[in-house]
Formats: sequence, C-alpha cells, structure tokens
Amino acid sequence: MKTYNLDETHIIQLEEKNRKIALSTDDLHVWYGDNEAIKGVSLQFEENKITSLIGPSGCGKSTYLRSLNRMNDEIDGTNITGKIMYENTDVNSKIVDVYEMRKHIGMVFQRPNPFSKSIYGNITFALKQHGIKDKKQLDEIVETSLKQAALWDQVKDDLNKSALALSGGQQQRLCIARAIAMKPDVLLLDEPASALDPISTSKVEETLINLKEDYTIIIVTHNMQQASRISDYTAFFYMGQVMEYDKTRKIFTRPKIQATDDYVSGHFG
Ligand SMILES: Nc1ncnc2c1ncn2[C@@H]1O[C@H](COP(=O)(O)OP(=O)(O)OP(=O)(O)O)[C@@H](O)[C@H]1O
Repeated sequence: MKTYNLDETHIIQLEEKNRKIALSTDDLHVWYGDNEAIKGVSLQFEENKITSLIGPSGCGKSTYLRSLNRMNDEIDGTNITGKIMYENTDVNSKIVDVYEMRKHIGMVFQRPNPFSKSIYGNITFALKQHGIKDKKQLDEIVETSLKQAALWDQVKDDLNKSALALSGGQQQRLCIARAIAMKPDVLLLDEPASALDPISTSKVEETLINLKEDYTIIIVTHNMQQASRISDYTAFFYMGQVMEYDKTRKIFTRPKIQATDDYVSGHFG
C-alpha cells in the first residue's frame, strides 16, 4: 500500500476569509485507551453551510463527529484533549452542562432510531422534558419541524401513528425532525443515508440542503457523490488526522494533497 507524507496537509482557515464560524476545534485529540483515534484536528465550520467529513474506514470520522457534542463521554476509557469552541464556550470543558449543550448541537445517527412512540410523541418527548408543556406550542413545533424535514405532507393526517410504522427513509426524516425540534444551531449527522434506498437518500439530501438556511450541518459520509452533491466544504480524514480541508468543489476537482486525490478518485478506501 502506498504511504503518504502525513506532515503535508492543506487546511483552509475560514476566519481568514471572514466567514462566520459556528463551531471549531483546536488541536483535538481523542484516545480510546492507548489508541489515539484523533491526532490533533483543528477545523472551523462555517455557519449555514454543509461540511462533509470523508475518508477511509477507521480514519476517525465518527469519533471526531461524536466529540463535537460529547457523545464520546459515554464510552469508557475515552480521553479527549483540545478545544471545541461553540459561541465562546469550550464544549470540552468539564463545567459545560452536556444536556443543555446538546440542545444547541444536535445529532442524527446512521440507523434511524425513532422511539417506540407516535410520530407526534417522538418530536415532543425531549421538548416536554425541557419543560415545554403548552399544547398549542408543541403542535406548532411538531408542524414546523416536520415541514423542515420534508415529512409533514406525508404524515400530517396521522400524527398518532406509530413512528415504527414509517418507512426507513421516513423514519430518518422523523429523526431529523426530532433533532431540529430542539432548534439546535449545529446538526451533526453520522452517515444518515447509508441504511436507505436511493429514493429515500435523495429525499434526505434534499432535506439537508433546505435545512442549511437555518442550521450549520456537519455530515460523515462514505458516499463521494453525496459529499459532492450536498456539501459546501469537505474535510478528508486519514489515519486520525485531516489531510485536506477546502471547498468541496476543490477537493473533488483540484485536490492539493496526493492522498485526497487518490481517495476521491477511488484508488483506496
Ligand atoms: N467505541 C470505541 N471503542 C474503542 N475504539 C473505538 C471505538 N470507536 C472507534 N474506535 C477506534 O477508533 C478508530 C477510529 O474509528 P471511527 O469509527 O471513528 O472511524 P471512521 O472513520 O468513522 O470509520 P467508519 O468509516 O468505518 O465508520 C478506529 O481505530 C476504531 O477501532
């Protein structure tokens, strides 16, 4: 297998281009026991844009994504150093209220994971836990979130139906609706379409493109076409570090780093 010079990287700094940054990491390292899965990643994510995280299996994409709203806290033996800056707060600081922070930085997982509740109940569950009890307000949030997730027209007459009776693609859009019902600023998605058929995938992609008007989206994907179709920026991960980060168009047409070029043109991974 070809080896690459890991010291040669190309990472754009968005603040130098006067872009508004919703979230950033500075020298982020993540260890699982002795295994250093993320080796000092510094990236800035532009507000109201979609950024794709791509790279071969095991290079640390999901680990990095999960760190951004502290999902790795739940894995024993994990150690994380470095900064994750969101609105002048270091998300990685011990004093951060993780429950509260996840209202601002929400997550959607690879496999649709609706609760065994009605469509309405899926969306209102966390809202109620956060103290929203007013029926009219809940109704409004349910409608808005389902509309934003492009699911409203299909389910509006049957909100009491079990979420588990929806198709896989509809379930995933319900999970997106559930995440955006909390009105996060940043939405993290870990291969949200990998378990879906092509039609459902394209619906999820359309949904994400529409959502970026209101949200900053960071998505892990193995699907190169998907990354190039939907994202504004792309970060290429390799062996726990980012080799190249730039506008998606550049990554897919004129990458500056050989490893990126080989990966996006299908030579490995
Ligand atoms: N829960 C965990 N416990 C221990 N090690 C883990 C855990 N999750 C991931 N790892 C290790 O961290 C490294 C990065 O894995 P990660 O899942 O982040 O990569 P990935 O790029 O998302 O891979 P894939 O594309 O296959 O999902 C790998 O060496 C993996 O074995």
